[in-house]
Amino acid sequence: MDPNQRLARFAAHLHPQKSVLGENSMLSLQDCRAKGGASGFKVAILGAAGGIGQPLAMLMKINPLVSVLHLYDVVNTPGVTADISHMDTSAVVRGFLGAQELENALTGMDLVIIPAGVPRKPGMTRDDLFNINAGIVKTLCEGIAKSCPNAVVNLISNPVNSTVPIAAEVFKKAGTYDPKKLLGVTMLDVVRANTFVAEVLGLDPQQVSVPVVGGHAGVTILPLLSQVKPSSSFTQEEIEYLTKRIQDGGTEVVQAKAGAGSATLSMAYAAVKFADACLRGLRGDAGVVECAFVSSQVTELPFFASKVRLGRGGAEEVYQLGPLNEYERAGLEKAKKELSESIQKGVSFISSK
Ligand SMILES: NC(=O)C1=CN([C@@H]2O[C@H](COP(=O)(O)OP(=O)(O)OC[C@H]3O[C@@H](n4cnc5c(N)ncnc54)[C@H](O)[C@@H]3O)[C@@H](O)[C@H]2O)C=CC1
Ligand SMILES: O=C([O-])CC(=O)C(=O)O
Repeated sequence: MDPNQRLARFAAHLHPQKSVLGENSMLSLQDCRAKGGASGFKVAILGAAGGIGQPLAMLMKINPLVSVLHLYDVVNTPGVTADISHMDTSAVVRGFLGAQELENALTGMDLVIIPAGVPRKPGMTRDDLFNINAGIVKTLCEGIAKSCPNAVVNLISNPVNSTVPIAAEVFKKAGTYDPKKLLGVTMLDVVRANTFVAEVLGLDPQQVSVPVVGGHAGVTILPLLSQVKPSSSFTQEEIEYLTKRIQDGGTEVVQAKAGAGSATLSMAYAAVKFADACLRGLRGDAGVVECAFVSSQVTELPFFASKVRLGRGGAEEVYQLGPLNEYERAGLEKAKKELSESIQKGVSFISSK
């Protein structure tokens, strides 16, 4: 479909009131001169109408590095798109609804952010989401392999420890796998760690930086408190309190929401912080470093979260963990055991098909 046809179709989403006003009473979007995409990056959000997707879309619309923002979901994208497109920031917003529009949503994208899938309810683990979310991630990644195989992918859907291996296997099967361009989003663990550590130290969280490594579930979330910046010391009681609070941060929100889902607002904030870092890397900025769950040789496991340097090619460098204390070494062993099983579960989901 040529861009004008696509804009015309999109105008129908944006202006459902057109028929009420009469066909000739409104300048259609098709006639407007703004086309978007002159400079800046093209970003798609898959699962854009969800609890994370909506605030994430809103925050990406404000990001000056974004010139085109595609919002895809299986429900409600016309409304979300109409709403967000009225914000007076430069990114051009387009909505796509349902599987038949996935290809158009993805074509030409530089960055694809995936918060599609079901969230936890109290009493569930992230792994309990596997049966539903594995299939959703598989389908969406097949679409990416077909329509934008060179895009950087930020995968949010849980269980991240398994969905990232699933995505890698899908891309391998399609012959498009670039390990540097597939990043599991663990930024919320870092955001929480910065917040909770700042509370304990009495500092501004914006001045605190805590590396969080391993994965994104329970004991696989391993904050390295010995490497906190600014350099700080903690009592054993503080270390145990902080480690547990960071590991259980997601569950704290799930319980507080009492059946209405999991973290959405702090996650949208974290996702935008991470996506912005990816875009600055793609632009060629030097020294962009964040934690992410990526293909890795830092441990014997094929995937692991640690600090990565983001560049034009995605995660261009994966950093070693640095010196760990005894408490962190013990935590690492526990994390690796659970991670190994979750990674294998993801790989088997595709290889058994
Ligand atoms: N990585 C992380 O740190 C975090 C991950 N999550 C995960 O993010 C996911 C989404 O969470 P919420 O936004 O709260 O859920 P939600 O249920 O509010 O939204 C999910 C959206 O995905 C859409 N969706 C379902 N199947 C789809 C498909 N095949 N294609 C496109 N869209 C589809 C739904 O229609 C819905 O709009 C969950 O799996 C959750 O566990 C949540 C918080 C933090
Ligand atoms: O806990 C959940 O299910 C959602 C999530 O991943 C988080 O908030 O860290």
